[in-house]
Amino acid sequence: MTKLGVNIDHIATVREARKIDIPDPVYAAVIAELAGADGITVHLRGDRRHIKERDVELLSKFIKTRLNIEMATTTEMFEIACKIKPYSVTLVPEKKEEVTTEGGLDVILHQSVLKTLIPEYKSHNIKISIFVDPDNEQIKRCIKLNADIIEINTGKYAETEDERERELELEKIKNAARFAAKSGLKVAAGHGLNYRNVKPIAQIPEIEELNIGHAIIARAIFVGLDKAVREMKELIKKEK
Ligand SMILES: CC(=O)[C@@H](O)[C@H](O)COP(=O)(O)O
Ligand SMILES: NCC(=O)COP(=O)(O)O
Repeated sequence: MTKLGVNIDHIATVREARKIDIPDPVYAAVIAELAGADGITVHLRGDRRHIKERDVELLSKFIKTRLNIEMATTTEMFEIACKIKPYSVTLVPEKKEEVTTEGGLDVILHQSVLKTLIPEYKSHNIKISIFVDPDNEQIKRCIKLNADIIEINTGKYAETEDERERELELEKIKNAARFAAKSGLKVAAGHGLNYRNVKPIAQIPEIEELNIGHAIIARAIFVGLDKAVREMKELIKKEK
């Protein structure tokens, strides 16, 4: 059974459009969990464009499943995580000017900071996930760094309009998932997945969890969050 982590960042995006207190991401997390979400994911960005500390503090108290916070590899984020103590932290790259995450974390380039940071997180009993492109060299480094989980970046697969390129990207993701699982890592995937493109990814046997946000929140505007989550849960069921 593929688990669903619902990313509720963009509930906060709507709230920040007016800088008031609604819609509240905490309400969204409760509704998503009641609809069957297996976890809640939020991205606490350095620029706080959507999710704020107040959100992660309340989420850590209210949710009953598992809180996964996506964070940059900074000391500021480490200190916040140690206060909140989520189930997991997913280390992601971040650029101020990006509209959304533009690729996986270059673990090879950042290995020296990760060599210190990952044991620090684990000493606070926080599981470490690393958001990486479907690249075995990057995954090998995640294994060396003793990550618990990798989240395979499905952005290229989701964004390309070229059928052939999508097929090639899907094969890369399948190979990366197989390689990671064989090496003992827990395998998740996410970014850009939606109701039209999610099935082939969900059918990859080694992928245990999908983190999906924007598409669910966009659909929720029209059908409601409960229905949007239930529909996605149904879609990601592994076929016998
Ligand atoms: C890491 C990733 O793929 C997303 O979960 C990330 O959170 C996207 O950032 P925004 O939610 O700010 O678009
Ligand atoms: N890490 C992926 C995630 O949490 C949600 O990404 P998206 O579905 O909002 O693109």
